Amino acid sequence: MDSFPFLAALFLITAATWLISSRRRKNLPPGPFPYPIVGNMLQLGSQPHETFAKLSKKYGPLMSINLGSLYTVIVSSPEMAKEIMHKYGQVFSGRTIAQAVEACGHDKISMGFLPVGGEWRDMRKICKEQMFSHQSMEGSQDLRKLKLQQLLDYAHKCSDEGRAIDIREAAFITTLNLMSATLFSLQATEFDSKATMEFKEIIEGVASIVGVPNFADFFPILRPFDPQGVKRRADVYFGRLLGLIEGYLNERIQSRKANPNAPKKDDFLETLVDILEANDYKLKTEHLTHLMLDLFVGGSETSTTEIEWIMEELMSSPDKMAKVKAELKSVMGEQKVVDERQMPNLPYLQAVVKESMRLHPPGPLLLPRKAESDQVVNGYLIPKGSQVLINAWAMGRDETIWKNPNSFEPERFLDQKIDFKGQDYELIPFGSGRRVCPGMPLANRILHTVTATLVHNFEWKLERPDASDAERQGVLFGFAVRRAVPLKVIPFKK
Ligand code: HEM
Repeated sequence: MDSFPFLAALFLITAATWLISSRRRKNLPPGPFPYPIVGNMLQLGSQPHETFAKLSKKYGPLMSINLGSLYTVIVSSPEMAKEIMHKYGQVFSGRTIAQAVEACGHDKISMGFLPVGGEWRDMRKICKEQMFSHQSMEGSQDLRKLKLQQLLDYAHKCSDEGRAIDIREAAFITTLNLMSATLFSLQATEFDSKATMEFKEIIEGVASIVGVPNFADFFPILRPFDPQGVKRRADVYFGRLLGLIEGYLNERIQSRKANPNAPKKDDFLETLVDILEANDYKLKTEHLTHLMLDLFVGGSETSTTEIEWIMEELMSSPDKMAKVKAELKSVMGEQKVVDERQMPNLPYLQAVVKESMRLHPPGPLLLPRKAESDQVVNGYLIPKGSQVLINAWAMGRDETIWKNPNSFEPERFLDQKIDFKGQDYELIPFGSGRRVCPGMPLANRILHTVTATLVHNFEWKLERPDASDAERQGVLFGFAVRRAVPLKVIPFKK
C-alpha cells in the first residue's frame, strides 16, 4: 500500500516520457508537456486562445497539444494558416465533430460539418449562387431596411424614457430580424415579438450548449454516457429550431400550391421551394432545413458579438466615434437609415469594422478543421484525424505583423488594402479557402448597417461610466468570445 504513490508517480512519468518521445520520433509539431490521460487540458485556462498565443511564442506557429485524447495542432502565423487552408486546403477541409452537433443527426446532413463531397458542394453552391449572390442580397435589402427602422424606433423609445440599451440584446434581436427577413421575408415583427423571442431563446440555447466544454469531446469513450447531458439538451433545442423552420417551409409550399400565380418573394425560402420542385440537386427537404439551422446559428451569435465589440471600442475612443459620425453625416445627411448601397462611400466605417474584427474575431480559433490524411507541413507531420485550430486572435494581436497591436486604430486600414475576405491570412475572422464563411456577404451588411444606424442617430453615454477597464474588456469564452459584462449605453437624440 505504501508503495502506491511511488508506483503512480512512476507510471505518470513513464507515460508522459513515452508521449513526448513518440512526438519526437514521429516528428510531430512541438508543444508543451502532455500529462497522461488529461494531456494539456489543465493548462488551457479560461481563455484558451490567449493561452495558445503565449505558448506559440515558445513552441512556434505550428504547435501540438493533447486535449484528453484529441490530438490538436494550433496554427498561429499567416504563413502556416496559408499552408493549411490554401496549399493543403483539401487535406484540412474536414471538421472535428463535437458531440452536441450530433443532435438530431445534424452532423450527418449539415453543410457546416459534412466532409467536403457531393452534398456539401451542392449546398455551398446554393448559398453562393442563390442565397448570398450579389443579386439576391440586393433584392432583399429593402426588407432589411425595415428591420433597421425597428431598431431605430426601439432606440428612440429608450431615449425618450432615458433608459439604457443592452447593446448585445438589441443587436441579437436586430440580427435575427435581419436574417429572418433575408431567409424567410417574415413580415415586420414588433421589436420584442413572440416569434423573435422564441427564436432568440432557442438560438441562445444552441450556442450555449455548443460553446460549453464537454468532456465527451476529449474522451470519446464517454460519448455513449453523455455525462454532462450535452447531447440530450442539444437534441431538444435543435429539434425545436428544426420544427420552426419546417413550419415556415411547409407554409410556403402550401401557399404556392394555393396561389400558383402569386408573385414570388425575394427570399431564400422561395429559392429552396424552387430547388425542391425542380429536383436539380440530389438534396432532400432535411438537407435544406438543417442548412437553415446552420445559417441561423452560424450567423446570429457571431454577428451579435461583433456589433457589441464595435460599439465597445467606439465608446472607449470618443475621437474615433466622432470620425465615424462625421463620415456618416456627410454621406447620409438627414437620412435616418443607411442604404446598403452607400457602404462603398463609408471607408472609415469599414476601417472601424475591420479593426474590431482584428482585435475581437468572434470565433478566435475559427471552426475546428480536421486532417483527412497524414500531411507534412513545414517539416512536421500532422497525422490523419488531428484537430486543427487556427488562432485568428493570435495573428490579430501579433506585434510582428501589426504596429501597436492592442490599440484600436482603424486608421491603419485606410492606407492599405488588407481585407477580411480570406485572401490576407493575417486577418481571417471568416476563415479562408474551401470552407470560408458562406454568410460573409450578409454579415458584412449587418455589421455595417447596424453600426451606422446606432452611431448616426444618437449620442451615447455609458450607463456605468465608472466601470473599470478590466470589467469592460473582460471576456467570456464560448461559441463566440464576447464581453463578460453586457455593454449598456443610453441614447440621446442629437
Ligand atoms: C461576424 C459574423 C461572422 C463570422 C465572424 C463568421 C465566421 C465564420 C468562420 C470562421 C467559419 C469557418 C471558416 C473556415 O473553416 O475556414 C464560418 C463558417 C460558417 N459560417 Fe460564418 N461567420 C459569420 C457570420 C455568418 C452568417 C451571417 C452566416 C449565415 C447567414 C454564417 C454561416 C456560416 C456557415 C453555414 C459556416 C460553415 C461553412 C462550411 O463549413 O462549409 N456565418 N463562419
